[in-house]
Formats: sequence, C-alpha cells, structure tokens
Amino acid sequence: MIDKKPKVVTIGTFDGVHIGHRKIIKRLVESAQNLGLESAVLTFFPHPRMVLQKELGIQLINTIEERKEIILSTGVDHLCVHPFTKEFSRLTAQEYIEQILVKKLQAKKVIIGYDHRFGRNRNADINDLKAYGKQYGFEVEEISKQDVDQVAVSSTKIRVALEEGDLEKANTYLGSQFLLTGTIVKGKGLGKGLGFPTANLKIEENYKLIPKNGVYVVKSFIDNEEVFGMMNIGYNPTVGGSTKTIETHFFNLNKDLYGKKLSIKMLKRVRDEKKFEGVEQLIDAMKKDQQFSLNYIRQIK
Ligand SMILES: Cc1cc2nc3c(=O)[nH]c(=O)nc-3n(C[C@H](O)[C@H](O)[C@H](O)COP(=O)(O)O)c2cc1C
Ligand SMILES: Nc1ncnc2c1ncn2[C@@H]1O[C@H](COP(=O)(O)OP(=O)(O)O)[C@@H](O)[C@H]1O
Repeated sequence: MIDKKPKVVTIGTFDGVHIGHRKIIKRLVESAQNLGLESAVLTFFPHPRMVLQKELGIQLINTIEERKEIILSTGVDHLCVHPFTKEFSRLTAQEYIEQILVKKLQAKKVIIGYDHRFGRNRNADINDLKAYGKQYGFEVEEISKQDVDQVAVSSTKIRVALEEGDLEKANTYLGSQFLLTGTIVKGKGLGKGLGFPTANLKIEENYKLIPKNGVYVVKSFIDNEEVFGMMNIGYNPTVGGSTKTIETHFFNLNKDLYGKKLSIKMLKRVRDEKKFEGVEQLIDAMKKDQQFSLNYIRQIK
C-alpha cells in the first residue's frame, strides 16, 4: 500500500527501462528532492496490447518482475504497478485522474512525455492533463519532443535489435545488460558427455522476448558469486533437438544447479547456432567459443 504523502509522479510502460526511461526517472527523483516530496513511478501490467487486442504473440524486453527490480534500483521512492484490466481501460480520463493520480498517489506534480495519452480510448492528452492539474491541484511538467528525440531510443528499436542479434546496440540503448530470468531444469542429459555441462533455463513468462538464436557470452550470480559462461539459444540441430532451449555452460563451476532461480546477463554475441557434421565438430566449436569468451571476459574485467 502506498502512503499518503504528496508525490511527484511519472507514468509509463517503461519496457526495458532504457536510457530514455532512466533519464525521465532521474528527472523525477531530482524534482521530488527539490520540492521535498516523494517520487513515484506508475506503471501498468499486463501490457495494454495483451488486454485490449488479446495479442498473444506480444514480446516484451522485461518480465514484470524484472521491470520492478530495475525501476526500484533507480532510486525512486515508490513503484505502483496498476493492473491493466478491461475495466480499468474503460475509466474516463477524469475518473482515472481522480482515482489513481489524486486519491491513490497524492500527485502534486506529474512529469510526462509530450505525446502521453490516457483515459478511455486514450482520448485525453497533455493539455487535458494540465487542465485537470488546475482542477485537482497538481503541476504538470512536459518532456518535450526535442528531449525525447535527443535520446533517440525506443523499446521497439531495442526489441528489433535483440531479434536481429545486435546485442551491442540493445545493451547500449538499455544502458545495462539485457537479462533472462528463469529456473534451471533438466535437459537431455548430453552436455556432461560432451565435456560441457549446460544449465537449461526455463522462462515461465511466455511474453518474454528471447534474443536471436546463437551463442553468447554471459554473466550471472550463483550463490552470491559472479560467474561467467557461454550460452546457446536454439534447437541444438546437431543432436537433433526439436524444442528451443536456452542453455549455459558456466566457467570454473561444478555445482548442481537444478531448481535454482537465475538471472543471466547477456554480454556479447559470439556466433549463429549451426548444424555440425557430428558431435566432434560441435565439441571443437564449443572449445573455440570458450576461448573467445574467456578472451572477451579478460578484456572487460
Ligand atoms: C556455447 C555453446 C554453443 C553451442 N553451439 C551449438 C551449435 O552451434 N549447434 C548445435 O547443434 N548445438 C550447439 N550447442 C548445444 C549442444 O548441442 C548442447 O549443449 C548439447 O546438446 C547438450 O544438451 P543438454 O544440456 O540438453 O543435454 C551449443 C551449446 C553451448 C553451451
Ligand atoms: N559448469 C557448469 N555449467 C553448467 N551446469 C553445470 C556446471 N557444472 C555442473 N552443472 C550441472 O550440470 C547440469 C547440466 O548437465 P547436462 O549433462 O548438460 O544435463 P542437462 O541436459 O540435464 O542440463 C546443470 O543443470 C547443472 O546442474
């Protein structure tokens, strides 16, 4: 439950929590400090497109848990994840302002993008928000088109970059490393025999975007220790795999990982997944991947 103290609020989906989002959140926190108020981010889940258009194939950069964790790590005082339901979408602009911004969040100031729209059918805009501000006693600070364009980043551009395997671009736009969170489950049990045991990551959220198939250098924390590894995303065509797997061989680690929940950060793309002539060639390729990954890790450490 959010307290009754007056707040500066910003509103958005914030998928990815990229450098543009971070800039807005920084402005929010600074503004709250200057005014002696608390800061709050208002976000919604599920994504409106999951609810209104029943889009089943929708892919998001972050699961809601990841989004929460990243937003809370930016230094905001409060994060409000409001359920986006059909019913909620039918609130008029005025009902939404009154119920959520005024009563629930005690907004004294709202920092918002120039193109923000809200209320039933998204029919209210920033000028309406300013008018409601006069009525309900909050100030509106507009983030101009120029400010938005200057950052030149969008969640859509990041999604496309990840789907194309351009991890470098995605991570630059995110201002952090793209991550995958899930639980380690049993695979086909072939990895140990190849000399490379691989921890198979199962992700529950079907809306989570998985980057292009291929091999990546990754990093995680296992039992509070930083561990690096190499991940393969794909169908394991060499051994006749039929389902998509996300599997990681961690370097210098010998631990039973089954059942563990891991967040794995993706650092660098190495290559495409390939169908090799046989297992020998696959092992040779994995040895080369390991060499490449260890070199890369040495450089960034
Ligand atoms: C770094 C790395 C690269 C891989 N590259 C390929 C590849 O190019 N082609 C392929 O068929 N399988 C590739 N694999 C997947 C192996 O086929 C897989 O690890 C093996 O089948 C073990 O699967 P299991 O953990 O389900 O037992 C790769 C695995 C890793 C860890
Ligand atoms: N260095 C390591 N990297 C990844 N997994 C490891 C490592 N050392 C031990 N393991 C364990 O071995 C399991 C992987 O073995 P593997 O033969 O590939 O079987 P599976 O196909 O069931 O994943 C992992 O899930 C983990 O529990």
